[in-house]
Amino acid sequence: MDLPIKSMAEFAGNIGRNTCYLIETKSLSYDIPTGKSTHKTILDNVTCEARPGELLAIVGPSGAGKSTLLSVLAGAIHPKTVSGVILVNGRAMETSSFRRVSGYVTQDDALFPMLTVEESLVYSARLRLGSTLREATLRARALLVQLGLQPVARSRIGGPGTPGVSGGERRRVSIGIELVHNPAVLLLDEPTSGLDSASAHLIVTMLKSMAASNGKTVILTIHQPGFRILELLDRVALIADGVIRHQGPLSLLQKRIEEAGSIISPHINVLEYAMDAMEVLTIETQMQESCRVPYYVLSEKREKSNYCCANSRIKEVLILAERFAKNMVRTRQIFVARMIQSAVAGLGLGTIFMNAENQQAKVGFFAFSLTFLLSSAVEGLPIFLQERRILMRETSRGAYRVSSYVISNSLVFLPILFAASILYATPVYWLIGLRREIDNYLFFSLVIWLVMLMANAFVACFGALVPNFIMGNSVIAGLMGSFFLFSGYFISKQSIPRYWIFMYYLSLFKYPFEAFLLNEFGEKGKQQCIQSGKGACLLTGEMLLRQQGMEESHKWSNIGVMLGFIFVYRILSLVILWIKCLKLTR
Ligand SMILES: Nc1ncnc2c1ncn2[C@@H]1O[C@H](COP(=O)(O)OP(=O)(O)OP(=O)(O)O)[C@@H](O)[C@H]1O
Repeated sequence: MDLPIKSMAEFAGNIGRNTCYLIETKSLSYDIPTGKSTHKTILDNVTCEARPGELLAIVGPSGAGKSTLLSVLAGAIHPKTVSGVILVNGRAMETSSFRRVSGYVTQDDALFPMLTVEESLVYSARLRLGSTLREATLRARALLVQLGLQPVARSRIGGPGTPGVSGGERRRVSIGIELVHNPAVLLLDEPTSGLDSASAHLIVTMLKSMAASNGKTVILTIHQPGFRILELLDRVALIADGVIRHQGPLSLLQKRIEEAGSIISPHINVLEYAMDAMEVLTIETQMQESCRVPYYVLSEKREKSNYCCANSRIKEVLILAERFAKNMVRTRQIFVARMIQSAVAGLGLGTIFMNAENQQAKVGFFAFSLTFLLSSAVEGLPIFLQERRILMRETSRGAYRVSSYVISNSLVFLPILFAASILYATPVYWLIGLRREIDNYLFFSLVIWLVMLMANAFVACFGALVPNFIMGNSVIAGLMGSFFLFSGYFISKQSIPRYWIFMYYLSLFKYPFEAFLLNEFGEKGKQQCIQSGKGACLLTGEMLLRQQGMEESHKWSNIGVMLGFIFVYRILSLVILWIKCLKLTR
């Protein structure tokens, strides 16, 4: 998409000013399978509407279907699985176009804990609007004012185990992120959950004023609104067991209850009463009033000029890389621990294997090094999963972001893992007394770096695939374990059964192990005596390489294979994320 930045910014601004959206659902039903021939009905014949300039609250008891209805409206549930229609300004909703003009704030806040409130909004503006840093900062500052977040602009978001802003402030940041492109429709799942009544009131007041002054269509789900919040709602859709029991203004609800002969005591609010006495409300699907707002229908051209590709590829990669690097560097537990771990392991192993008399110990050291380096990569899994969660949220508008993300992620790890590899390789190499030639030391360091990159790409690939941390951890640990087993170190290639030999070639352990041995015992090292006895050399470097079946191998070909693995795993992670993203955007 080659729209100039200015047009994109104008576009984002125009949505709110010129466009109104009436959203209607007609006989919407949604079932989920519970067995081979059984299913559960979550939404049953839901007919309702949300109007521009108004605040519609979907209210109902827990498990009523509020969040499901909202995610259907947001296009987060595959339309093919839902029956009935959703109309946007009288036309069948086209999910991907609708996503571009709407913001969907889910119940859980998907934010980077290490970024500040202002940074979170600035990055969102840079990525979504393709604006310059200055423009994005201005947009973020305007949002900070609108959301009442100025006092905490420079505070970190925080999260489990990390100090940060309060729950209400975090909710407002999530709303701000979805407001950055000034969407005409805003869908919010429980924006007030877990908040005290003052914070909840503040958020709903803000939403009300956005709807009233900018003509936005605001739909939110809410559990049990208090009296003060009720006053702010223009319309409510009362839902129970997936069925709409009432929709329209609250005054109408009160009238219906009273007409049914019930008396609402003054200390109970009308919604609470209605939720307790749902049976007095006969199910109705007719609209109470006809719509009078003149609706502006999006032209096709305008719909297509979206912010999927607001930035050029290079700019997007750079913004994402900057955000990722900031996040990594500030995630001290992972970043600093990784550096310290590398340096301490390098020094520790160096002193343990120092000047080992039996040269065979060097072979053991190579194997242990690889075990340590490959298995420690799993530490990066939480950060990959966190990134993936936010990426999926951000990418619900197109797969363009996925490839930029994979590139930026790979770029950020290059220098970080380079530093870690030097911290590990330097002390260990010289303390142990491996080959004294500088080119051998450089080759050893290169292998360490590639091992780290390879393990990292492997974790990124499975981090993209698995549903959660527990699964990721066990899959990665299991596969790494099998790589050690099939490396050729514990069981020689000749002893591996034919039907398992593919694992030997897939093992991430095999190639660096071979590279280490060839670097140490190949070329000039062939005559090194590895094991001696009775005054004679029992095992030379050359003999060892022959034993391992490596006499024909070249150390640089292993480097090539390792680069190939890094590339393949990165491409696989790209494809997996792409498929996941396409599932969301279809
Ligand atoms: N993927 C799913 N698998 C099984 N049941 C589901 C699934 N999604 C939703 N449900 C069920 O559908 C019903 C409605 O869920 P939903 O989350 O929409 O309710 P809710 O009104 O938002 O509840 P709450 O206020 O507690 O968040 C619940 O009974 C829930 O258990």
